[in-house]
Amino acid sequence: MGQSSSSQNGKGIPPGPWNPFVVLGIPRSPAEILTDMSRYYGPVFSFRMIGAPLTVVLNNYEVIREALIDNSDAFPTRVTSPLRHSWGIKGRLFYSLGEDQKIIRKFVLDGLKHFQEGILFQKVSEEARHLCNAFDKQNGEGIETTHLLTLASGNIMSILNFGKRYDYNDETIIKLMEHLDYLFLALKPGNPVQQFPWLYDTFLYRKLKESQEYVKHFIQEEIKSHRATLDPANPRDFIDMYLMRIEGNDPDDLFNDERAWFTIKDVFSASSNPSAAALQWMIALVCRHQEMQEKIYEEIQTVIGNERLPAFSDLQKMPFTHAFMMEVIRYRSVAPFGTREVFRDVVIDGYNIPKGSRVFLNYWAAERDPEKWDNPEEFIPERFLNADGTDVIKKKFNIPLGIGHRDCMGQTLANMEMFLFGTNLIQKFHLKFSPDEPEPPLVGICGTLVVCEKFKLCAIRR
Ligand code: HEM
Repeated sequence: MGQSSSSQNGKGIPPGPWNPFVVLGIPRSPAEILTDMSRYYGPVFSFRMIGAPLTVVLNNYEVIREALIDNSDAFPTRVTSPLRHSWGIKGRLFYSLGEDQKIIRKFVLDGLKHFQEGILFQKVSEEARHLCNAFDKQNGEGIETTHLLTLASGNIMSILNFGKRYDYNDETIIKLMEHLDYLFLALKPGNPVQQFPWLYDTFLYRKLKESQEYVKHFIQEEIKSHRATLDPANPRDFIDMYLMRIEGNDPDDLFNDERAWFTIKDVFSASSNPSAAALQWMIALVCRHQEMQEKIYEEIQTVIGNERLPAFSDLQKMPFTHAFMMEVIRYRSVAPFGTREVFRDVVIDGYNIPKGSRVFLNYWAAERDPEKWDNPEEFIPERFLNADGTDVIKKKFNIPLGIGHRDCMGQTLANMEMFLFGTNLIQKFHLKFSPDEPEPPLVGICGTLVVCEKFKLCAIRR
């Protein structure tokens, strides 16, 4: 069953199936397949696909940590591809290397901090109110939530990047989010166009090209209009901050006109799609677990009441709500995998991983490792609470947002959105699945993200 793992060094290359079609041919979620395989082969296993380098999958906290923290220099960047190289890697937040990566990451982190401490809290609160109004308009009738939550979270990123929000029926944001969703779906590592970039210009990939061009044009137009109204003393958003970093016209500069749109796109898409997916799971899970929704409502009553609006600082005084949010992201880790290229021969858990391999960081498996979590397949917020339920417990092996020098930069913002959208809604409405349709299975649909199945809910005024 397993491929040979003999070698002069340690335990040799990691074990794994000899036939890659065992991995490819099963019509199940890749997160589930790889996690089941790790139960059979152990926390480090590998497989080969025709024409691709060795793929190694790391499946628990210890081995992911050994790679990303103890050997971070061996895993400096995400998996790229000939297609991504043909588009340009330099200056990309996701793929740049070495000093460039440090500079661009610091630029984004500083920007986030600046806006989080400034306008963002107020803007997320305002957006939560727009969302409540949209729910209210349905008068307790079934609402399809995916659309609304995607646009609400897209608006937060639009405010951060473009300085404005859109109405939920504005075609501009609807189209932008649709194209970004499609790019997320289509640009998976296994898509042949990644290896054979010439396919991109054929009719087979017309939709991919159309989406990429749409997003590029959209962001470039925003950049143009920002440039015309830029006031360096008062940067409005990320685009303004980027424009202020451009020093000249040298195409080799890290910050330049040509690649500005790519950085903005990286920030926008890294954040809006996972946040929308996490919000969707949170709302689905409060509908599924009515008794937990009532506990959250009780905390709202005790800490906030009905008269004032929730503030992000309330989160510290609401341990059950906080634990519920943490369990949402553990139970359905919306970003199930990270990827890395291997830049030098390295040994992980005693196995040799040769330079040139690819690594999948299986966060999904780490979040349901039976050695770390009791009943990992069950939704139990109390696992993040101390014995008397008064304090949240952080666990170092809980890594749904990744670890190391390419981990998620949006933890605070993601928490802010989940907390403010969730508490504003539950303060005003009792949320339940629409009785006119079967309840969604809440298993998830796994692509680059694990998204919740679509469902309708009824929001009944409290
Ligand atoms: C609950 C929602 C979110 C989840 C579950 C999530 C998860 C993740 C994960 C797992 C990674 C690292 C993947 C890897 O190891 O390669 C990542 C990267 C990233 N996330 Fe998030 N994310 C969320 C929301 C956000 C938000 C709101 C932002 C806001 C800006 C954001 C910004 C980023 C960025 C910029 C990166 C890339 C960092 C880099 O390459 O240096 N994320 N996210």
